[in-house]
Amino acid sequence: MWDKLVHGFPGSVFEEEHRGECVPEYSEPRGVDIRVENLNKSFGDLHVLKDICLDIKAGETFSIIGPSGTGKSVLLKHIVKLVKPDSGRIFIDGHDIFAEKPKDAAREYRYSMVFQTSALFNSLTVGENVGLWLREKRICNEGRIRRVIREKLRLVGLEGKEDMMTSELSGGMKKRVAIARSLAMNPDLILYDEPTAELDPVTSDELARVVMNLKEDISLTSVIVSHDLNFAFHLSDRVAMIHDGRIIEVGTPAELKASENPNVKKFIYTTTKGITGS
Ligand SMILES: Nc1ncnc2c1ncn2[C@@H]1O[C@H](COP(=O)(O)OP(=O)(O)OP(=O)(O)O)[C@@H](O)[C@H]1O
Repeated sequence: MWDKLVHGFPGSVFEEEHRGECVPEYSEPRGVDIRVENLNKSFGDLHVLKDICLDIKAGETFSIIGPSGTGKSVLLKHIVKLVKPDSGRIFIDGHDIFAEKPKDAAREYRYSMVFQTSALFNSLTVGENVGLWLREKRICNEGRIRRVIREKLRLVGLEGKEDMMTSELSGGMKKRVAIARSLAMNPDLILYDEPTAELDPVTSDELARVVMNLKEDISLTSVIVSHDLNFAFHLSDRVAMIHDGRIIEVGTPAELKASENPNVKKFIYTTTKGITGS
């Protein structure tokens, strides 16, 4: 699992001869733009992604919604190179992420994924979970790591909770620790897979506020896959809806709500009312 959490920053080892507190690559996040061009992916006979095209702007909070099994997570996995497309390309800040890298390539974007399950280590404290990657990869010295942990916990509203055991936390707190752990990587891009799964509506609202507040503090692009329309509409700058492997609508939450596309209307109606529209 750990490998899945630490993409985009391979092989960085803090050497004693570094004069700074951290390796030079551990720079401030920059927020990246993402362009998806004609992406296609099949598993056997199942054509999951069909000619997907998307533009996500740097610094945007962008949600991907749609019925179960329509390819939302598969799309997310392409953006972090966990899955390769059959055809089509993805550009991050203009660089084709599946192309061979030239020797003089600019630094790779850093990304981090917040999983549905939070994927925390229960035997560790909150602070140890947040600082795990920095320590494991020896990115910074110990003093700086402690300050990073404090700062990232403050950003998610968990100031001073370093010493709590992860097993003592509520579901909402676990999600916030998982976000703080992702933020410890200074990601340019953070991806959330069903962040409100298993949370009650009040806790989901709190989480939405946390994610929204991050925008004020950090230059970061956020991509969220969610079934939870209230959550997605509340915090997103724009939303795309996937239906049967195709993007059928992209726009602001207000534009989606006003969409005349029958599949969008039906999805919004059924997910907010819990019953099937005629
Ligand atoms: N590695 C894989 N091998 C075979 N089929 C896969 C693989 N990954 C995903 N699929 C299939 O692709 C389809 C889309 O899956 P995906 O997880 O993207 O759906 P989703 O829209 O995220 O659904 P949900 O909202 O339920 O998570 C599903 O039918 C799934 O079974």
